Amino acid sequence: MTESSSPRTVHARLPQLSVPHGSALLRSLTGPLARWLPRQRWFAGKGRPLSSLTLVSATELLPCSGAGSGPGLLHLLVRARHGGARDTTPDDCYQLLLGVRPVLPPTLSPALVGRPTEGPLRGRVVYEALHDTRLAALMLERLRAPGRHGTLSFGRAPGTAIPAGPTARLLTGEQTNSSVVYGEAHILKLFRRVSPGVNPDLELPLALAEAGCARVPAPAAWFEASFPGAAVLGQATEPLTLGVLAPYLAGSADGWQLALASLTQRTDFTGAARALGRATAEVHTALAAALPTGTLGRPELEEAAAGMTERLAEAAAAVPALRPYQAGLRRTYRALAEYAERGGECRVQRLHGDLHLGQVLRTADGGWSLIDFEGEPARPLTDRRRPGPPVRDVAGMLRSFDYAACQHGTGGSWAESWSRANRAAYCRGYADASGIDPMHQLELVRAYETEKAVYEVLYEARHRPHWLHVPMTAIRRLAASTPD
Ligand SMILES: Nc1ncnc2c1ncn2[C@@H]1O[C@H](COP(=O)(O)OP(=O)(O)O)[C@@H](O)[C@H]1O
Ligand SMILES: O=P(O)(O)O[C@H]1O[C@H](CO)[C@@H](O[C@H]2O[C@H](CO)[C@@H](O)[C@H](O)[C@H]2O)[C@H](O)[C@H]1O
Repeated sequence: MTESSSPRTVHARLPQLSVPHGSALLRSLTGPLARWLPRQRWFAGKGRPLSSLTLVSATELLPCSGAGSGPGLLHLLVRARHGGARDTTPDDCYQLLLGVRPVLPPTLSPALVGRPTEGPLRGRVVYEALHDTRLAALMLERLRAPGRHGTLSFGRAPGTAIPAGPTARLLTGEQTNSSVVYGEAHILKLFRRVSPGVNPDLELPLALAEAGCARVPAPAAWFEASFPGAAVLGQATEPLTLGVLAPYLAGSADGWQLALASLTQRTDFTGAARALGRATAEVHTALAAALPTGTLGRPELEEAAAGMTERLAEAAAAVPALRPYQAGLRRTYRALAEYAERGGECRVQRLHGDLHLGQVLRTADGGWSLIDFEGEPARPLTDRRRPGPPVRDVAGMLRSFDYAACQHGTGGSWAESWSRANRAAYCRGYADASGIDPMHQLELVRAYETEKAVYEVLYEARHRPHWLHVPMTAIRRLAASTPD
C-alpha cells in the first residue's frame, strides 16, 4: 500500500450540460471567473498561470434570465487547467454557486464576482450566492426536499428534522471550503475543489453515525453531481459530493482557540488534552469496526518511507529553507524502514486524515467532537480515502500542540513545557481508550510527525508565509532527533 500521490490522467470528454447553450454561458463567465477565481482562498492553483476554464456542468436552480428584480441561482462545476503544454499537473474542478441579478444591492458588494460583457448574462451582475440570505435559504429548501435538479441530486438522512425558514449566516473565517449556518441548528459545507467519488467528509461521518459513534455530527442531508456514462477529470460515473448539512454544535469552541486561551492565561490544559486523546481513540475504534482495515508489513512500510522521502525532496525543491535539514529528516524516514526490517508492522484503517486543534470542538456539555473528515486538501481524493496508520492522526494533533505553543508567541520555556505536557497527556488519553500508547511507537510517531511538519512547511509557504517559522521550528527539532 502506498500513500504517494500520482497525477491523474485527464480526459477531455465532458458530460452533457444541463443548461442549454452551455458554451454561450461560459463565454459570458470566462472573463469574470478568470479574474476572480485565482483570488479565492480555496483556489488550489496559486502561483500557476490559469490557461483555460471549461464548464463541466451548469444547473439553473432559479432562472437567471428573468425580467424581474429577484435573484437567479446558477450552480456550476468548472474545470481549471494550468500552465502550458508541458504542465503535467492534473486539472482541478471547482464548485461555484452564483447569484445573478440586474443590480447588486450595496450589502452584497463584497460578494461581487463580475459583470459579464457578452453572452446570455451580459448586463447582469454575478456574485457569490451564499452571501445572499435568500439564495442560501433556497439551498436549505433543496436539501429539505430530496430529488434531482439536472445533474444535481439532493439526499437526506431518514428520520432527521431540518426546520424550515431559519436565518442563514455565512461563516467568514479562513476556510478551505465555504460554510453557512442556518438558525444555529445546522451547518452546510459547500466543497470548493471537488473530485469524482464520495468525499470522506460525508462517507466517514455517515459510517460513524450508523455505528452509533456520537463524537462526530451526523450528516442530515447532502447533495452531489452525477454524470452517468461520462468522464469528469478522467474518472467515469462516480458521483461527486458537493455539500453536506450537519447539526451545528452551538455554543462550542474550537480546540485551537481554547489552546491559545490556555497559553495566554497560563492555565492547565492537560485534562482537556487527555480527554481529546480519548475522543480520538474512540473515533478510531469506531472507524476500524465500520470500515476496511489492514496491516502494513515490511514492503509497504519501506514503500511508505520511500514516499515520505520523495515528498520531502519535492517540498525542499519548492521551499529552500528546508534544504539544510533534509539529511536529518531523511534519518527519521530511514528509522521507519529499519523498524520494518526488524519485523515491525503497522495497522491501517480509515482516518480523519488532517487532525489538528482547529478540527475539534469542545461542546457545551464539555465533551470533544471531531469535524472535517476531508483529509489533507492537497492530496488526491483516492489517497485520502485509503486506509492509513492511526498514528498519522495522532502525529497531526501532536504537531498542533507544538503549533499553538510556537505561534502564540509567549515563547520561552513555559510554552515549550505547555506543549510537552499536552502532547504527553493526549497520548495518555489515547492509550486509556485504545490500549495503544503512541509513545511506545516512536519510529512511527517520529516519521509521521516529520511527514506532517514537511506538509505544513509547504502549506505555510503557499498560504501563510508569515507562519513558515512555526513548522520550521519543528523541522529543526525533528532533524536533530534521530541519531545515525
Ligand atoms: N458541526 C459544527 N458545529 C459548529 N461549528 C462547526 C461545525 N462544523 C464546522 N464548524 C465551524 O466551521 C469551521 C469550518 O469548518 P470545517 O469543516 O473545518 O471547514 P473547512 O474544510 O472549510 O476548513 C470550523 O472551524 C468550525 O468553527
Ligand atoms: O483546516 P483545513 O482542512 O483547512 O487544514 C489546512 O489548514 C490548516 C490551517 O488552517 C493547517 O493546519 C496548520 O495550522 C493550524 C493552526 O492554524 C494548526 O493547528 C495545525 O496543526 C497546522 O497543521 C492544515 O495543516 C491544513 O491542511
